[in-house]
Amino acid sequence: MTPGWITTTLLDNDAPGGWAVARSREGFLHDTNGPLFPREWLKRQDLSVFAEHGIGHLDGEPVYLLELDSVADVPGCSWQGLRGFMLQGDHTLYKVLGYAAQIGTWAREHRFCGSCGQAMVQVPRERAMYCQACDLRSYPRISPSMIVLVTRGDEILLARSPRFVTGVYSTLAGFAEPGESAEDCLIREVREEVQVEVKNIQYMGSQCWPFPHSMMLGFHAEYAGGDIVPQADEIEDAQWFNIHELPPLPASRSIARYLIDLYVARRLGHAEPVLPG
Ligand SMILES: NC(=O)C1=CN([C@@H]2O[C@H](COP(=O)(O)OP(=O)(O)OC[C@H]3O[C@@H](n4cnc5c(N)ncnc54)[C@H](O)[C@@H]3O)[C@@H](O)[C@H]2O)C=CC1
Ligand SMILES: [Mg+2]
Ligand SMILES: [Zn+2]
Repeated sequence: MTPGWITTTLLDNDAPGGWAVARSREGFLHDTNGPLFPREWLKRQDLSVFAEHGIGHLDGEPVYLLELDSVADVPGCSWQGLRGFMLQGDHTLYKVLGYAAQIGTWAREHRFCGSCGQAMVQVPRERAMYCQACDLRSYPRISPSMIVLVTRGDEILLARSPRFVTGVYSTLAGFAEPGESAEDCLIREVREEVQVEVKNIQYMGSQCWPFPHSMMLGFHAEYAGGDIVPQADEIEDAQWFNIHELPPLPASRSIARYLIDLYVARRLGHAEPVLPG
């Protein structure tokens, strides 16, 4: 048995046993034991299963995803969104659910060929959908996003989106566009969102962000010029904060928080934080 969580391309849906998670538009089903259920038990409940996907092994046991058409009432159980599992609880289970969500969303959105509109079929032994007429394969989609902490000595640049929890300030972020390098994207996003220039861009690490399919690439960059002008609509407020007087910050498992904590730790000579995988 290999301990921990390992994704697999495909599992035999006809084989019995294993664990299963159930996902509807309300999130994942869970009870007091969490979101993993014995698969045979879960399949006996009154659920309208739209698709079943083998997604991996947890401590050697196969794990399946049941994608549901509608929200079902299962006695003793309730539904919780992926964000809730990210914010609290077991990190390995959150990884299982994050992967399940990405596979479920992708499979649901790639049933038909984007080129000719015909039904696609699952490629054997590969996580891909295939259109025979076009000889076209579609793989799970990942959207690279840059996230950057802009620094100026003891000060860091943090901003608020109108979507954030009241009071919380975070790092700047944005999706890469075709034709851009990671650095091009970072420079553009910082310009667009606060009209500031940066230099000495340093890659710090990455994080899968399954909301719904981002891959966050995290950086530190030094301030090089300009006065903060927040982008209308996107940025509600942006300010320089002294590292000794920080506002409420993003959730501890986010790479945004890691980039902030890392900079502060380095500045103060404290032990460096570890980025959750
Ligand atoms: N893990 C973390 O710590 C953090 C993660 N994020 C994530 O980073 C990503 C980007 O952040 P934002 O500032 O919201 O992005 P952004 O600054 O690029 O603006 C979002 C806008 O980009 C467009 N967009 C949406 N999906 C896109 C795609 N796949 N490719 C290109 N453009 C797209 C839409 O117009 C959307 O309104 C989001 O997924 C967000 O959830 C953001 C902050 C912290
Ligand atoms: Mg942004
Ligand atoms: Zn086609």
